[in-house]
Amino acid sequence: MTLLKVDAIETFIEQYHILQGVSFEVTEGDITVLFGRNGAGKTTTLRSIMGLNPASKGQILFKDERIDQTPTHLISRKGIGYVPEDQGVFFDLTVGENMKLAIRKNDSEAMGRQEWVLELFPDLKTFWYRKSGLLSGGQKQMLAIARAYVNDNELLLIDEPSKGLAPIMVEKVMQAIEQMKSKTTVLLVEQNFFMASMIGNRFYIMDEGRIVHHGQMQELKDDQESRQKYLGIA
Ligand SMILES: Nc1ncnc2c1ncn2[C@@H]1O[C@H](COP(=O)(O)OP(=O)(O)OP(=O)(O)O)[C@@H](O)[C@H]1O
Repeated sequence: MTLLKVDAIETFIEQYHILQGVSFEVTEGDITVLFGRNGAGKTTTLRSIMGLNPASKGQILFKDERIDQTPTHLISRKGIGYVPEDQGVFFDLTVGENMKLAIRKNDSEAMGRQEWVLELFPDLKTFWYRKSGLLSGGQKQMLAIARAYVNDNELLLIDEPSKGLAPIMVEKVMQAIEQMKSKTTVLLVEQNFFMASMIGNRFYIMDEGRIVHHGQMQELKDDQESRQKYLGIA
């Protein structure tokens, strides 16, 4: 089932025409990966879905319902969690306080989800009372993902979780996202092709505000020419 359908969206930031007709679909239960060089428009696409940089043309449908005219807080309440590139973590608060603030509905289900995600990221349990600003980059990333996960979100938009992390941390974060697949659908923006291709089902490649290539992840793994052409990697 198609959970999210982005249909020919165009987004301007000030006078700049950033997204120039972006279309793609996210299937329920999948990890869909959005690749592309720096400045291709990946972050803007996630921000348009969340209504932070609203699209001025085209449509965005979540579970067959239009959300492109909906304010951000209502989009998030419909069940879309967003983990921005800058992580959205409050550095002056402890890990525990950050988690508490993130929870929309403090019920047993949320507690169950919190328990599950703390098993997945035991570092967060260890540093529960520590100020988040003191965590390592990878731990901050884990906290950001955990904050989005504790709510009953059907879709998580995760922006470049590997950015600035040591390889071992990248692997940990990717493995955690893969484990989340059994519980939620993920739209992942990632530059680390090797890692993302291990966990992704489908891919879309963006360039200059457009989707220029898409398919099953296995096809891209087998297609060195496309990887070279669109991503500049062998
Ligand atoms: N506030 C802004 N004002 C003007 N231009 C912007 C603004 N934010 C983004 N852009 C431009 O929009 C384009 C797309 O940026 P975006 O952040 O969506 O790319 P990206 O694919 O996520 O890149 P990266 O991988 O570097 O994060 C870039 O050319 C960028 O310079």
